[in-house]
Amino acid sequence: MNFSLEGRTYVVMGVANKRSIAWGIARSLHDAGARLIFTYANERFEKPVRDLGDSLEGQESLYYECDVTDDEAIKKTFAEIKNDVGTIHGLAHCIAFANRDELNGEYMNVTRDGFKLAHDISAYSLTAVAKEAYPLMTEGGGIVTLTYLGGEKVVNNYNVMGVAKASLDASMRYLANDLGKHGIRVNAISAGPIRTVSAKGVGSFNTILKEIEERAPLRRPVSQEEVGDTAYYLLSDLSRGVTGEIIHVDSGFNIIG
Ligand SMILES: CCCCCCc1ccc(Oc2ccc(Oc3cccc(O)n3)cc2)c(O)c1
Repeated sequence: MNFSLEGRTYVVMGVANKRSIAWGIARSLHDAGARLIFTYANERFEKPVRDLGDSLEGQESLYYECDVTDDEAIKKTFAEIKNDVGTIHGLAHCIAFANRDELNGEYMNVTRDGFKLAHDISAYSLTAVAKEAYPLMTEGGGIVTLTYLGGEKVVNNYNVMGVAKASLDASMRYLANDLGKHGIRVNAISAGPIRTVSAKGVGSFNTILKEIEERAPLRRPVSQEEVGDTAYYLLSDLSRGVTGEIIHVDSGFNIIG
């Protein structure tokens, strides 16, 4: 069995800059031989994403705008991808958002609108994207999303994003159930804290990083590359028997009381 991704095309959604977890995933897939398609939220991200994607040696990457809060935009993006490349072999969904003033202090300060926004972007968008992407996966495929421990247990300050991640995790399982018959697997990576532009929005991030170094079994934080390599595993035939699963790439922190 060959575990290379040569001859395969994957969509990576959510690269913001070189510290993004999505960029770590893109590099692992590229190094395994994949051709990459990048989507970005709006024109503000186009240049940084193109500059990163074009820095990858070898086959040309492709780039499309995709605002995941707009169903027509998602339809249009995947219609363009279908027109330009035809078949894709998988997708990495690395998109989330919540109002930063609802990512610290008490959870119950969350507003109805803030709750809806966090769930729309951080949870529903996986389902909205999977609906448009799965018909392009004519040879089967894999979908990976990013989640966090705060969706399984209370992590102070993570608040409404934790509630949205719980919804994302359950959505991932229901999508795995729907898409298994099409040979498409759906899984999540629960990444430990990594210093990204998104992480800056979460209160007490530095405290959690220090706790990882003191209490996680591996006594160190994980890197974008380590998450990227687990995404490669989940999107390759190495994980052909795995779907609906959450793999913790977090130095083992989730097993500690
Ligand atoms: C207290 C928990 C510390 C560890 C948090 C690890 C983590 C880091 C980043 C994560 O991704 C996001 C993505 C968007 C997000 O919402 C933001 C980010 C920046 C500004 C803003 O207005 N909202 C918050 C976290 C994430 O889901 C989880």
